[in-house]
Amino acid sequence: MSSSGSLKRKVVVMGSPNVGKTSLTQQWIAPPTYNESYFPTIEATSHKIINFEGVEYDCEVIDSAGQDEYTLFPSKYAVGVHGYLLVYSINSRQSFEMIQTVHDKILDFAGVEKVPCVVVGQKVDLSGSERRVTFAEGEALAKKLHASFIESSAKDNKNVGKAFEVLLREMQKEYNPAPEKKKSSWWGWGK
Ligand SMILES: Nc1nc2c(ncn2[C@@H]2O[C@H](COP(=O)(O)OP(=O)(O)OP(=O)(O)O)[C@@H](O)[C@H]2O)c(=O)[nH]1
Repeated sequence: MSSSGSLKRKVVVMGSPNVGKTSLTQQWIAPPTYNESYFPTIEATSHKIINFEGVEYDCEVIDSAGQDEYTLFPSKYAVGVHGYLLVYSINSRQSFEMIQTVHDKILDFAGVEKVPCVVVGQKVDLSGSERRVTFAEGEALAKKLHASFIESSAKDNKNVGKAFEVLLREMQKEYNPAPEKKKSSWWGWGK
């Protein structure tokens, strides 16, 4: 816990180039922010303090440079990281297939079997004819990876906050679960 009483959470946003990682991050950090132009990111770190389900979180969000299967995995994307947004774009099969690759690399590098993550299908504002990945496929992949799933649009600011909140909940389950509520028993009604 930080000196101010908030819980520090370090999050990395990963996925193929051009899927909307920066747009999603910026829309959450400083809404309303959306840019039609595409400027490839080298790497950017942002901060946000958020109160979620009664807990104050001091979030550090690393917006990574787009990955492909050959990208080396930097140690700073694993060391001290609490959770990941794994982002693809619903109009790109290739970006969808990259999610498994990136996830494998995270587990490999961190030497763990499971890590809090949310699979995010971005650009859900695009028309149906542009869609190349169905909702069900996204959901099935997330299930396989023991992750949560959400579709979002940074452009329309749809499910952007929710994507980060779902990740906060995943991290909460892993690192700061709520104490189990005391069950009342027949000899102690209401206790
Ligand atoms: N239609 C639509 N376009 C989007 C959305 N989010 C981002 N874009 C566009 O997609 C392009 C890439 O967006 P970025 O946010 O830079 O993507 P990125 O994944 O950070 O890209 P890299 O820096 O290369 O990794 C830009 O032209 C954005 O305007 C969205 O929700 N809907």
